[in-house]
Amino acid sequence: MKLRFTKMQGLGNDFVVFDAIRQKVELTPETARHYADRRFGIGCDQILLVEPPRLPETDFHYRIFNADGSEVEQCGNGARCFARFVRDQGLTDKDEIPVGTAAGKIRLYMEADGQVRVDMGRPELRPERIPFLADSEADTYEITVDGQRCLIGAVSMGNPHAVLMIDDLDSAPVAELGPLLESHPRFPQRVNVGFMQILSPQHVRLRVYERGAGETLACGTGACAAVVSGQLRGQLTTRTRVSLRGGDLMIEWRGPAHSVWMTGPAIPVFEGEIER
Ligand SMILES: N[C@H](CCC[C@H](N)C(=O)O)C(=O)O
Repeated sequence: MKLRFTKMQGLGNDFVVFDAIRQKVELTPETARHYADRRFGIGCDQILLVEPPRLPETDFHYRIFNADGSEVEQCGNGARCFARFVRDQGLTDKDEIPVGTAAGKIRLYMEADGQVRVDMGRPELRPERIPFLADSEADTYEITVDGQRCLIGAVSMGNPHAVLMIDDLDSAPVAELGPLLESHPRFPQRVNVGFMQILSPQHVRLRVYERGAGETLACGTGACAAVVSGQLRGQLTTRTRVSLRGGDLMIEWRGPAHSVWMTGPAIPVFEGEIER
C-alpha cells in the first residue's frame, strides 16, 4: 500500500505533508523517522499531518512530528505550508483558515501576494508552562551550560524556545551549544535554541538549533520567540524583520496581551508516493 505525500518548504525548513483526511495515515515515531530520513526515506525536518477538525470552530487539525520522531505542539513554517497545502489540494477555498493544534487554535490567512500570514497566538512566558525550571518569571535567565554561564530568554509559542543574544552570528557556537542547551535538564521537554544578532530595533538575524531536528534553515516559532525575547529585553520594536539562513520572516507583536503574527512564504516542491 502506498501513501501520497507533498514535499513543501518554508524558507528552506522542509516538510513532508500527508493528507490524513482522504487517506489513512498511521504515524509512529519509527515510521516518522523513516519518512524524514534523507537517505532511506523522503527526507525533511518535520512531517505534517492534515486531519479532520478536533477543536470547536476549526476546519482542520494539524499534527507535527520532528525528524527524530517526536510529536510536538507547534510549527510556524509548517503552519504556512499547511495553509498552502489545503488550498492547493482543494480541501478548502477559504482565505482565513482556523486550525487546531496540540497547542490550541491558530488562524492562517492567505495573502494576495501568495505569502501566508499566521496568528500564532499569545506567547507563554510562565516558566512552568514553557516548561523551564526557574524560581520566577523573568525577561532573562542565567543558565550554566558545559561550565559556561549563558543568559537566555525563555518563551513558549506552544513549543519551548531558549533565545541567546549573539554579537556575530556567523561565528556563533550553534553546533556546540545547540545540542547542549536542547537537552539541558532545566528544559524537561527539551528546547529549541535560537541564536539572535540584533542589527537594529526593526531587524535581526537568527539561527535556530531545533529540538528534534538540529539546525534548520529557518524556524517560524523560533522567529516569533526571538522577537518576543528581544522586545522583553527592550531592544526591538513591535514589527521586526527576521533574517534566517533560508530567508526573511516578518514578525509583529504588540505585547503580552497580544498574539504574535508571522508572515512569510510557503512553497510546494514535489508530490510523490511512498510504501507505507
Ligand atoms: N523543532 C520544533 C518543531 C518545529 C518548529 C519549526 N520548524 C517552526 O517552523 O516553528 C520543536 O520541537 O518544537
